[in-house]
Amino acid sequence: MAKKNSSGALLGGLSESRKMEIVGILVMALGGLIGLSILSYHASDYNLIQSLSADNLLSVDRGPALRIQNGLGVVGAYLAHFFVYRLFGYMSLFIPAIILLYGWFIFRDRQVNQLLWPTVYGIWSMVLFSTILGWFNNEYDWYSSVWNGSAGIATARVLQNITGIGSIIILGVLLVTTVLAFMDRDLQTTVDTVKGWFADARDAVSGWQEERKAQKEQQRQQKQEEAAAQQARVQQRQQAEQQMRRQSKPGSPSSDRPVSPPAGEPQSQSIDEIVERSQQQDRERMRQQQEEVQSLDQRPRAEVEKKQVAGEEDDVDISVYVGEGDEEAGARELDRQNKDKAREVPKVKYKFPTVKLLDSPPNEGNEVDLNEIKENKRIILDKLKRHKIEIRSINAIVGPTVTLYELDPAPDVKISKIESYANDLKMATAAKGLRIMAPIPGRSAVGIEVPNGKREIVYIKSVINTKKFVESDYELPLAFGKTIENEVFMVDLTRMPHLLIAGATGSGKTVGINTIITCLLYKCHPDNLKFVMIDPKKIELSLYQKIEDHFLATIPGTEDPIITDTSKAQETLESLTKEMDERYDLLKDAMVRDIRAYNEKFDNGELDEEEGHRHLPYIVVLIDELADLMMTAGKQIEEPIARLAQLARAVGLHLVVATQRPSVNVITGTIKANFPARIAYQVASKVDSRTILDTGGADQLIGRGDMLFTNGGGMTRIQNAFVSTEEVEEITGFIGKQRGYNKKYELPVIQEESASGDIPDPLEDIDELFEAAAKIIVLHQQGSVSLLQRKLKIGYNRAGRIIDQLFNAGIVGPYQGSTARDVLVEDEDELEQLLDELDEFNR
Ligand SMILES: Nc1ncnc2c1ncn2[C@@H]1O[C@H](COP(=O)(O)OP(=O)(O)OP(=O)(O)O)[C@@H](O)[C@H]1O
Repeated sequence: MAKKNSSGALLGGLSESRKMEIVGILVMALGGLIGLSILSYHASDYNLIQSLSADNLLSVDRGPALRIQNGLGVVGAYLAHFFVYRLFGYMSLFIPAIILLYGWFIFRDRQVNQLLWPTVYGIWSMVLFSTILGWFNNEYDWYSSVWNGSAGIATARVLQNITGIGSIIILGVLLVTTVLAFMDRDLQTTVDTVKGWFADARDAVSGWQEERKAQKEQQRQQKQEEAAAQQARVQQRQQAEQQMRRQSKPGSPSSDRPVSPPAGEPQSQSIDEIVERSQQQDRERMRQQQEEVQSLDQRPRAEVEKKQVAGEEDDVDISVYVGEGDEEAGARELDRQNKDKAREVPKVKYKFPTVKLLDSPPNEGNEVDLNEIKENKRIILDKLKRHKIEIRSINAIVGPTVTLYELDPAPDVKISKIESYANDLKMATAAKGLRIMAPIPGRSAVGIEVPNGKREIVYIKSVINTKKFVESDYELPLAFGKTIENEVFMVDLTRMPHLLIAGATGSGKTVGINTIITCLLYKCHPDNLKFVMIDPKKIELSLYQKIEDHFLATIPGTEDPIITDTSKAQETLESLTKEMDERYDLLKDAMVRDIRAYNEKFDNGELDEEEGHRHLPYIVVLIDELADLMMTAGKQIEEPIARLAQLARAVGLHLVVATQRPSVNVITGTIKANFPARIAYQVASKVDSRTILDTGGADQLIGRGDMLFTNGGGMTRIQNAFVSTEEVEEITGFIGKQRGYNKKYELPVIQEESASGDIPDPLEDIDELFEAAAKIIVLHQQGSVSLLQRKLKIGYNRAGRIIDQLFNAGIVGPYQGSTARDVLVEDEDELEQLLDELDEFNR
């Protein structure tokens, strides 16, 4: 009993992982032994064991047993006879191979269910190869049957009996398909690919039917909606008229149901509160982001693979590191995820662009030129030695564009001294862009970045098809490219929350903007994202015209969805500020703090569409060439940009503004203050670099997507991923040929009057809902257009017109941007008096 307990305790004392390791080793041993017995198969062994008796085995003098040649003795002879002779000859080796694989997976504590397909594939190959060999053995008797075994011969014969000479064609086709499947490297990928073919075919067949069904359904819904809206309008009007009649009767109760707030309605927050909280949130997020960026500068070296270079004549060690890069995602993982995402939005049938539309990077890998590294090391050390600066060791981190030499100076060396020899070093290395960091942030080392002789193009596919990108849960993920450690550099636009980009002509801005759009198109459903594209240069963004019906937002009546004209750009920016105000009103009404919470509430059916609530997509405003706009419209452009940049983040509006002229009259103080996240491509001078980054460095970049990113904290050098015009065309073509939304996303119309003060005379053309509107405004003590829209169920334009009439009648104060207008009338009695006076005046 005691013994039993102690053994139980012995096993119980082992951790779960150790137990799995033991099981894994046992399974691998089993596979190894079966493999050994098959490999050492001898036909004569079986005859020998037939003649053995138990006495032979148990006697000290084993005699005939000793003559068994199988590596696993008698047991091996039996096993080998079974696997080689009876089953599939040497092809049976697939079986121990599969057992070994299972053992390995158990040992490494990996999911064994991943081995389902390799097992099926292995067994299938075993049968196929032994049948093919059996076929040739049957026909020509070329070799011994140990290659195919009795089972291989038998299956080949059966096939020959059934299909005659055609059997070899069938076997040939099966062989080619099996080899092709194997060439996909990873069996999972093969299975995915085959599954993908079937899924695509199925989709193509059902797509047409579904589309027609959806079309009919949409038409039906539209008709129903129109009828309901019409009915609601009639009812509303009747109610308003009744109300007015009741109100005009003396002594009628002042609380009329349609306009009074429902009993117990919680006090909603003011817009100022929302704005303040959103700004506070911004500050907090910015702090976190800065910490993240700073922590990027302090990543552990473990992520890079070390390659030691032998020491030369000098005694300074150099270690060369190359980043391993991010793990690639499964072949169709992103497509699969996107398919599910598209299914979640049934109101429009949408297919995300597939990964195969993107060019595959050539299989060259990141070549490291050790000679170049040694040469640069020699030059750097020579120069520093001449200035009596002693270096103890060097690390070289090889990135796609540049190599970072991290120098560890002797303790008595003043680090700032090294920086003063920058020009000397530049001349010595003859490098076009050499950037010195003294010290590297967060380390006591000095960094010298020297461009690689041969630079690597970072293909967009190698960034998008990574687990990091595919599995990210960012709302608006931007994977710009790769860092020096070959890591995909990713940020969430919603957390930045706006982005300023500058760089000289040809430095890679447009490719950068295309990278941003591509990342978003691969992760965001058109229901959740709209772009406003402003392109005064008229060519850069024209490629995106094709995605107009899905992704572009414009003001009503705009012919060209890509805005190229300055006055239209100004109008659109004004309209966006209006959209922002409206969204704040909706958020306030829903009593939520940001668009995410709002959409969640709306999607859960907690907000009433009848009251103007709607699903709010993120809006990304892209401006390619701010300079052109600023030169022609100056303040009129700067003001709405600054306002949007200050306030729009909580309501899902994000700006990406690019310019090739980073001068202070384009990137003004106001704009700069509101864009903490900035990207600098190569610029002409240190002054330009300072304008965009507040420090030098961008003037040392080497163009073609070489960039620096800062979010107010650290600074990261990134090689921007390359996306070609052809790839953009493929993606936009893929999206553009799908049926879009029936109605495009429209931004609110700007009424000149609101801004200019050119308001119609209150005594002319008074709206029939004027009095009802006045009562609503006075009761709620809130002069907001969206309140009227919701309560009176009228459009934005009409509500805006009524508000202007109320302003002229002295009931509300002037326009105040994102804050509701002040209400100048205190209560209903005062309002009655005022309305009477107006009536008299009208008569
Ligand atoms: N990330 C990149 N990788 C490789 N090559 C790039 C990359 N980005 C840009 N290039 C190369 O540089 C050229 C110029 O890039 P791009 O058109 O984006 O510059 P730009 O800054 O927009 O110039 P402009 O302001 O004149 O429009 C591209 O045609 C391409 O050949």
